[in-house]
Amino acid sequence: MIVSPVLIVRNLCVERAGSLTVEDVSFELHPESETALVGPNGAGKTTLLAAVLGLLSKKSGTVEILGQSLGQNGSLPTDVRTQIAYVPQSLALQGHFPLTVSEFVGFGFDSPGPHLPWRQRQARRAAVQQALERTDCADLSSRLLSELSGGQLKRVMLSFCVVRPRRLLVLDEAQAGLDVPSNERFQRLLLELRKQEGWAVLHVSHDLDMVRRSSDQVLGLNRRLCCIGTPDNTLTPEHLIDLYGHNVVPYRHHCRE
Ligand SMILES: Nc1ncnc2c1ncn2[C@@H]1O[C@H](COP(=O)(O)OP(=O)(O)OP(=O)(O)O)[C@@H](O)[C@H]1O
Repeated sequence: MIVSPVLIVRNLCVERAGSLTVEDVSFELHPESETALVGPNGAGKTTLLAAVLGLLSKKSGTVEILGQSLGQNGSLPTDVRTQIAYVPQSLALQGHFPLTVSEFVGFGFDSPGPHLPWRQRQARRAAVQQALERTDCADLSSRLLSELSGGQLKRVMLSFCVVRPRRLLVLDEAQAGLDVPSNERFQRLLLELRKQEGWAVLHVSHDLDMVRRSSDQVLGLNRRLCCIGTPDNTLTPEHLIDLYGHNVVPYRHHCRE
């Protein structure tokens, strides 16, 4: 059976402040796969994600998500857009912003409104509860979003992603700042949900050891794609020197059987 790619990017070029920040990038994402976008600071990783999501205009090239082309102004049909979830580098939460975890996760299900039919409110409540349980966040449901720790907030972001069916998940350094156990817990949860949901995951990461262990595909970006392929084929000394300009040796994690 031939399975269509979830995302097809062809010859994408993006400019920022008049200079070419992403140049001639092409790749595909397939269902139930994890692709890591790696590269040095300022390489254009966040810019590439923003252009793929239609949050930033592209200079040239094409982006196709679930068979629909991204318009020049970043537009996509609503039924495609609702199948994409984006976890940004950080959430700018001011002070005690009065939004609870369950209200926030509810936004991922549908747009709230004062006159929603009773059935729809019931369906949303059930979906939120289930999403919180699946991501080990049930005990956080009535907490304020602004009062969560970094690790809790990352898990709540996964609740937001899983509260309705999605096909494409885009994460920008979702694991940054997590301690080792929280990082492992997040990665385990992401893998479990990806398999259950059939998500295609595209994530930016600086953790080359985690990338080696968990990714199916690696994109090495430094304005252009320096390498693309499996972790074994891309995280080689030669490619890493090409990418980072000096010798970076990712730690190899050995699991005891
Ligand atoms: N809002 C902006 N306006 C103009 N230039 C920007 C803007 N944001 C980023 N840039 C520039 O675009 C280039 C790529 O930045 P980008 O944030 O995409 O890199 P990155 O690979 O995600 O970096 P990091 O690993 O540090 O997060 C950099 O030269 C940066 O200075």
